[in-house]
Amino acid sequence: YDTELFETAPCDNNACFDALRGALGDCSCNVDTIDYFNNVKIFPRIQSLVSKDYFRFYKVNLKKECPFWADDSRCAMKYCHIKTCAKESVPGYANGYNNDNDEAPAMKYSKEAQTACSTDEDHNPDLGYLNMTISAASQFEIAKWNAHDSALENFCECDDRDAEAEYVDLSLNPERYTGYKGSSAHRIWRSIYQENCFRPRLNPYESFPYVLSSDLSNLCLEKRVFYRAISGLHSSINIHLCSNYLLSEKGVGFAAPPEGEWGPNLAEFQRRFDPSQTHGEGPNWLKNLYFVYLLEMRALAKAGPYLETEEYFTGNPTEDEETREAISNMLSIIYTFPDHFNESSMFNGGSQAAKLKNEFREHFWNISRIMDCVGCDKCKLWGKLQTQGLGTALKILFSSQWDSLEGDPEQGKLPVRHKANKRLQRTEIVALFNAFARLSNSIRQLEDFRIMLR
Ligand SMILES: Cc1cc2nc3c(=O)[nH]c(=O)nc-3n(C[C@H](O)[C@H](O)[C@H](O)COP(=O)(O)OP(=O)(O)OC[C@H]3O[C@@H](n4cnc5c(N)ncnc54)[C@H](O)[C@@H]3O)c2cc1C
Repeated sequence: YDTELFETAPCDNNACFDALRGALGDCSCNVDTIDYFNNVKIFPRIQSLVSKDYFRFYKVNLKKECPFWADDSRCAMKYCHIKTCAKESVPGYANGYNNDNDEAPAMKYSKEAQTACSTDEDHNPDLGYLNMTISAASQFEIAKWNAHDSALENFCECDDRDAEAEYVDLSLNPERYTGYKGSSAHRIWRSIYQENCFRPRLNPYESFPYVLSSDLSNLCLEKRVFYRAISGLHSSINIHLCSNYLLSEKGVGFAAPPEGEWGPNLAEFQRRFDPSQTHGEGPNWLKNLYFVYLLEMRALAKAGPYLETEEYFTGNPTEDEETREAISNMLSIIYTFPDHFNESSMFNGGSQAAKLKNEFREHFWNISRIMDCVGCDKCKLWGKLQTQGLGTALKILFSSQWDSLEGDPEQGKLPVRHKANKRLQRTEIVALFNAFARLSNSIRQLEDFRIMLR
């Protein structure tokens, strides 16, 4: 154990980015190649793509019970409590749409519902506020999507068919600083790393950091990939809260959504990623962000022939056509990336490998369930979306169903309208692209922090 790691050194402005150079490890790619490719080619395209209606509305059940412990943080936040509106008050129902579907297509934020609960010092209720508003016009369209999608055969367990799942407009709920921290947030991360992540050994200090990067080389590739993917996701979440931080509070009313000045907080970024503040781990955590970006990008490339045949149905032919064109355009760029992650080197080796793959899947399944224990609705929304996106990417990379697609690209080109060819549900596709967009945005935000440190 290198005790020097635990001594606090003075903060060196560029230490974070100096160490974030060169090879990424576990792949043939390096940081600078990804920086350029993402910031110039991918970032503008994916941000524009996810602003389209098909990707803007995410169907999710935020009310599932935490299966692992009593969720003491639920309803501790008066603004995080959400109440659905009566079906009759939702436009669309009145017109007979969605009659055969039991779920309410939209929820409404109710002021009365906010007053019953007490606050908790680890949460900022105003900042955790989740805006469940869906405009009347959008509700009308979404009702048509439900009817369309229920005609397709579903073969994966996801919130698409969950009676309690509801649409959330992601553009109204940007991922940013919410003030969620302390024991509730730490219990989630600790449980992810210590119980549901392959790790070399327990940190003897039983404190942070949960895993030391220096111990990772003792792990086999598959377990390392798993840890790095989760750590990369953690980095991305924390970069977003640093880059979209509440810099000064203004006009935060009783039940009003948060306003005020939002922007990058360099000190917060350094506290989280500078080697001197993180026992030397910060730059490795940032490398893990690039790593999970590569994983998801490879999944998009692999599923590309299939994704190009999706309908992206929203009921608006012009918008749908634009979405399909934007998808084709982005995929054509992704295909040109010279150093894609090579998943074929994983899970080779007979029954042992098959067992490992199963464990991999089970661990990931648990992590996705832990998201139901997140005590801040806005964090939960993005946590669920990003784990579902990563889970979809892992499914594409590691389930044999997808291997045949590349062997025979024509197979992927069969029209998705045909039920038998439907491989991904709408929520999986929405989550996959939005999750990748989040990672892309994080890498782009790093560029801004790099410039601020110069
Ligand atoms: C699912 C989820 C979503 C969240 N979403 C938001 C959000 O949208 N907005 C918001 O403001 N807050 C959000 N949070 C809270 C946020 O992630 C932090 O938990 C919180 O800000 C407290 O930060 P911290 O400095 O104590 O360290 P934490 O981020 O809580 O990390 C705990 C420990 O894990 C280790 N660690 C940190 N980063 C990494 C990494 N990348 N890889 C490996 N180990 C690491 C460190 O040792 C650290 O001390 C979310 C939390 C969770 C669990």
